[in-house]
Amino acid sequence: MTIAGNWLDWTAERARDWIAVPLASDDKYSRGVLGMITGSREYPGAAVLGVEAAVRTGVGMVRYRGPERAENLVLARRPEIVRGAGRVQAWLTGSGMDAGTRSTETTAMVAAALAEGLPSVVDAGCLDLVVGGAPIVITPHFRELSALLSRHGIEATPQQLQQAPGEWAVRAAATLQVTVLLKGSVTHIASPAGMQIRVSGSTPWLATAGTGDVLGGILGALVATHAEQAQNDQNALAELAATASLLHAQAALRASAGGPIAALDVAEALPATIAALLGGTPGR
Ligand SMILES: NC(=O)C1=CN([C@@H]2O[C@H](COP(=O)(O)OP(=O)(O)OC[C@H]3O[C@@H](n4cnc5c(N)ncnc54)[C@H](O)[C@@H]3O)[C@@H](O)[C@H]2O)[C@@H](O)CC1
Ligand SMILES: Nc1ncnc2c1ncn2[C@@H]1O[C@H](COP(=O)(O)OP(=O)(O)O)[C@@H](O)[C@H]1O
Repeated sequence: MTIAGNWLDWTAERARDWIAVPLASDDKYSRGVLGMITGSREYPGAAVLGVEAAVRTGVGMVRYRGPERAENLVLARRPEIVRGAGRVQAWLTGSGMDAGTRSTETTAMVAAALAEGLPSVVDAGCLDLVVGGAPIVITPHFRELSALLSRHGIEATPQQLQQAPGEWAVRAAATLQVTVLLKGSVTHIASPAGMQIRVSGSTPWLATAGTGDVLGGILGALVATHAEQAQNDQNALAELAATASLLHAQAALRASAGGPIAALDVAEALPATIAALLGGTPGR
């Protein structure tokens, strides 16, 4: 473990503790159900990428709610997915949405989901719906965090955020009162309770469309499988976010092997990445 300044550099050893390996006594509900409200008419593919990443990270079940086209694509790729309303342990919202074109119906659905107070991951097009003080982790890139801070009266350009990502992640967590995962070549995670974690060692080949949607799915699955801890301990969300980012980075390295990758390749590399992280231990 390395701590540089106040930043804890996340390691595979620490990440391993946040992989919920199923037990003989488990069933799909005891493992955790992730509710996903993602995708839109404009970006149906983001829903597919998030769902693929979530199921390949390991979760009891995914319930998906979204526009018909996205739902059809999700089910064509992953027939395991259950559509429509139902009980979940955690939510993932916003990937593949645009706050500017989001329908009133979708806004109401996401607001109702977040009002349940379950641990939630909020990405891209739902960042404007985040309410402070809830067990929420947000996953913006620099442009998205710049726009979100502006809504709270703090003006900083994406370039300014990129120049000091750690400082801005900490400031955003304190201002918004949610855990912040600020994406970049090095990802910075800050919790309102003061935890600061850094994840590096990825590959720039990850800078390609849809890899953020994959990260959302990974984190959603991790949160759904640790819902109680995420609910009761703000720092648990930060450690889960760091684990998601490390899995994402390692899956990208595995998929790339030095060459280009597509976002779906990263999702497909997750099971082998997790098996390697666990040391090849078959189900404990
Ligand atoms: N397959 C999919 O369905 C994908 C969906 N995505 C979704 O797309 C939505 C928007 O995400 P973004 O991160 O793109 O949103 P941003 O709003 O952060 O980025 C859009 C901005 O990027 C700049 N930009 C656009 N095209 C550019 C170009 N060719 N060169 C330079 N600058 C350019 C413009 O300023 C534009 O306003 C999110 O909901 C996201 O989840 C993306 O993840 C990409 C893949
Ligand atoms: N140069 C880079 N090196 C390593 N990782 C990167 C780099 N650029 C982007 N990433 C990672 O790729 C992902 C991109 O996410 P995002 O910007 O949301 O893309 P999209 O909206 O297309 O899904 C993030 O996880 C980010 O940390």
